[in-house]
Amino acid sequence: MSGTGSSPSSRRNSFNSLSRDLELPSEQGCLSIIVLGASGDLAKKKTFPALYHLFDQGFLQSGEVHIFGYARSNLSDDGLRERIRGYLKGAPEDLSEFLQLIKYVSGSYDNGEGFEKLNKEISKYEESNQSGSYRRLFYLALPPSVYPSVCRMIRTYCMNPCKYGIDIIGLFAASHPGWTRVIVEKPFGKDLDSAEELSAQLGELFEEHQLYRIDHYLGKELVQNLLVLRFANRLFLPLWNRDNIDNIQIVFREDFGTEGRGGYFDQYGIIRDIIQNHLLQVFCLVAMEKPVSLKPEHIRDEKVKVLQSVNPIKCEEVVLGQYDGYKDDPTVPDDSNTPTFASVVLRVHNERWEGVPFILKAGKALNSRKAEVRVQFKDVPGDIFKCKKQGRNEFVIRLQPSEAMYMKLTVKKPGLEMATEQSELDLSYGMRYQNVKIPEAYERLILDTIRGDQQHFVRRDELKAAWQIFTPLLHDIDAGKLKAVPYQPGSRGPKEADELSSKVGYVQTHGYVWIPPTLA
Ligand SMILES: NC(=O)C1=CN([C@@H]2O[C@H](COP(=O)(O)OP(=O)(O)OC[C@H]3O[C@@H](n4cnc5c(N)ncnc54)[C@H](OP(=O)(O)O)[C@@H]3O)[C@@H](O)[C@H]2O)C=CC1
Ligand SMILES: O=C1O[C@H](COP(=O)(O)O)[C@@H](O)[C@H](O)[C@H]1O
Repeated sequence: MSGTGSSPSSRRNSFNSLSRDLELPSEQGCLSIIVLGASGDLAKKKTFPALYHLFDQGFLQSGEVHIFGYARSNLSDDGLRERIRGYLKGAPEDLSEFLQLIKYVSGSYDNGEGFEKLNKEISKYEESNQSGSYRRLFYLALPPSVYPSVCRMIRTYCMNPCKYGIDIIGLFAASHPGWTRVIVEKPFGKDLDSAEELSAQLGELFEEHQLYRIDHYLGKELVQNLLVLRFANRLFLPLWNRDNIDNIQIVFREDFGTEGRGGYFDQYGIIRDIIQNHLLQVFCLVAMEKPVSLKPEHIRDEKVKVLQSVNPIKCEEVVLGQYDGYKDDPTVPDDSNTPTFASVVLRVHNERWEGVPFILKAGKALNSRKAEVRVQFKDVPGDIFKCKKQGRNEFVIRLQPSEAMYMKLTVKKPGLEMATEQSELDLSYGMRYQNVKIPEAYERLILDTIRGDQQHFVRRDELKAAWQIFTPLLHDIDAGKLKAVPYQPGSRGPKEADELSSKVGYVQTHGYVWIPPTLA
């Protein structure tokens, strides 16, 4: 196997030590991973490649795991394997070994016949494995409209057959023989009511500890680093508050449009697609208080608290945009007001953040592709160097691409004169961690699910609090009360967004650009 160089058994040991720390069960035995919607886009681009990477690194073992693809399409085992082969990168013999683990079952999403067949196939494999421990992981790579019926089918026909298969959160009996877990993809609803309805439907079928609501931003390396950065560094503890920080931006930019996904996108828009979930999760990690411990429930409790402290969004602190040409897509209505760009200011009503604007900005078809958190500090009081002209200190966490953290500083310009200039302290991952392969978000999150670690998944009350923040704004947009202004594809987005950022306090540093360092 190519992988990262460490052996499967050492990987397993590192899992055991982590699970001890988090009091997770060290589970082994027969594992069935079932990808529902296996014929689709997400499955081939993300889910199967993530499973392959886990296999390649020894986290999934041939003798222990079997993978089932399920969908309505008429495919053979080999048909599915060929469909995904092109998306997997690895040595041909490793690929073949992995692909042989995959079996395809065809059936519909709303009647028992297909799921009975699926259960029979899984059971056949479990019986042949004879480990006595049965773990079933269902990955719903499907449109959310079918989640309720699919979950009902799983509940009725496909549960882990173990007599003692109920795990109580935080408590796992030593004789625990397995589990059934379900990963669901976003979008989890379209507003508060629909999300709550979906949650209630799934909640009737599965316990919260069995449901893993995935937000792939929580699997990104630099997003996972946020808590470490904030709470393991003395340097940041006294600075991370309204006394020192002027404003925080959380930005997502893509340099391509909706490209073939216009029909889907038009029903959601950029706020539901990116801001209400991905950027809001990042916001939580930036703004929340220190959790009691790293236990998933402690972390998620703090996330809920900070979400509940967000004030209602003011319309005058929102800018919406739509790029010219978006409506050329035949699946997008000619009169669409769906935003492909939005800048929204969140204000947190608590002791740490009162008065500090959090500017959440996301856009498609812009001039660059990147995601970052930009923490801008206040001006230096009594500045004897006139530093204000040079720009404020900023701490930037570049989530992607070119993962990095850098601190913009004012320094003496080298030379005989006493002059200042902007420079940076720079931790660029490509330079510092040259031989480390940063895992894909999906890879990490699927592994977390197998380990039973819900830390990086969205809890039901967290989802509710997130929708509570955005639903009034979304309803106003849907009702046409807020209009999206046009912007040029390939631009920075509407100029009104930059004006809003300045209005709430962001000061742009002119003439300074951070260039990701490269290896010579
Ligand atoms: N694609 C991506 O990059 C991302 C996707 N997601 C989410 O992941 C989930 C799956 O996305 P994606 O793979 O793109 O979706 P697809 O549209 O490709 O659907 C996946 C599979 O579901 C079945 N399907 C499609 N439409 C319907 C329908 N109306 N009723 C029943 N079955 C249907 C099809 O399989 P068959 O006909 O063979 O049964 C299809 O192959 C969605 O919730 C999406 O929002 C999230 C982030 C990124
Ligand atoms: O969930 C989504 O995310 C992608 C962007 O993901 P990234 O990991 O490449 O940043 C976005 O393109 C898509 O519209 C959205 O549904």
